Amino acid sequence: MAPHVDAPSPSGSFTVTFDGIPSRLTTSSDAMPGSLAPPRSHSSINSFESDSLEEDFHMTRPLVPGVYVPTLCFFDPETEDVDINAIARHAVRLAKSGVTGLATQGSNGEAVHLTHAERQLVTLATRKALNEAGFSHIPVIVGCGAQSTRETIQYCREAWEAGGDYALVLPPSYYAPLFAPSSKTIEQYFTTVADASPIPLIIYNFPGAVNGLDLSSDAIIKLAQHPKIVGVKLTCGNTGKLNRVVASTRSQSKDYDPDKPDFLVLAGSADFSIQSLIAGGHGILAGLANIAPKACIKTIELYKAGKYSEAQKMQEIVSRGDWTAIQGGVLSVKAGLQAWLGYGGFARSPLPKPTPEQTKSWKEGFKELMLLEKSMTGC
Ligand SMILES: N[C@@H](CC=O)C(=O)O
Repeated sequence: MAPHVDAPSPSGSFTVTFDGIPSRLTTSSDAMPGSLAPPRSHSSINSFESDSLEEDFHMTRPLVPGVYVPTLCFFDPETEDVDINAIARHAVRLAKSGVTGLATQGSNGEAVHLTHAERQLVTLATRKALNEAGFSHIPVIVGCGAQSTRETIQYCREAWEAGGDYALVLPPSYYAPLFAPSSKTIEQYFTTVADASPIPLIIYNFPGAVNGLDLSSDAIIKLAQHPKIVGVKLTCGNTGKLNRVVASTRSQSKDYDPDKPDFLVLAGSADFSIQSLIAGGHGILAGLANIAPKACIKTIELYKAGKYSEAQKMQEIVSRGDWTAIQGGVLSVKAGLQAWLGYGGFARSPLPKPTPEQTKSWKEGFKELMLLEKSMTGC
């Protein structure tokens, strides 16, 4: 049975039904206003679950090289309520395509449009859909950045409660002009959050989303020494920085296994997938994989198999498709999914619905990539 969610109560909690088993998911903020609630015990988050799901809810899921997808969040086109069924189906479609991991509440997941309780709901629905479809080994990364250290820690705790494995954390940005990217303020923010979070952190470096704040390789390398800061998503597109971070965080042990890096360095956009591999990167965490997961995976596989010319040709198609995703952001990715795969819908207000001209031009912008994707998947 597909998961179903009732309307939120005034306190922000939801009744979710999975397999006919009702559950009540309450955010830490609901539970303890004015103070940071401690993480709930595993038994409390799992108390509503069937025994088989309980076993693989909070299992260890290592971060390994590959293709990670910051999943879209779907809404009812009329009410803009979170569409749990679409979220679950999308997660399973991506898992079946062979992706390595998913990330809820990234930029493509419209985290900024969701309440605390809705965020937990999306993550929980994703985790459960994966588990029920036989993908309990796939990690779920959860976007947790907020403007205060306190709220970021709260998001990390709520992410863990909802079945998240890692927290993807943007630096705070509202007051960014008051501190430098490599400042003590930023260092303290990440280390305080990492100390308190029940799940390890992945740094999210996306200057375009945070008032231009661009973490340097020095800052990232320093943060990487924290035992609970385990990776970075570099949407800045700086492959020189990526190369320096990989080189400085790579284990010097003779037993070093490149398939199990201590610190995972991911390109933050699909348009520099193989460029980042040349620089020593470990894969991508990129929105384009929502629409063309197979092409993203294949591009990396070709490079890793030493088929450089084929990899480059496929990268060119991926990069052209990503240009549409980069320019239109979540609006164009949703429009592309709707046009080519029949689902996607619209973003939440106040983001506008695409104009007929945009719909047409974005469909065209993804055409080459989607024809390639469909030739690979038969979907
Ligand atoms: N271009 C990025 C946007 C956010 O990081 C992506 O592909 O995910």
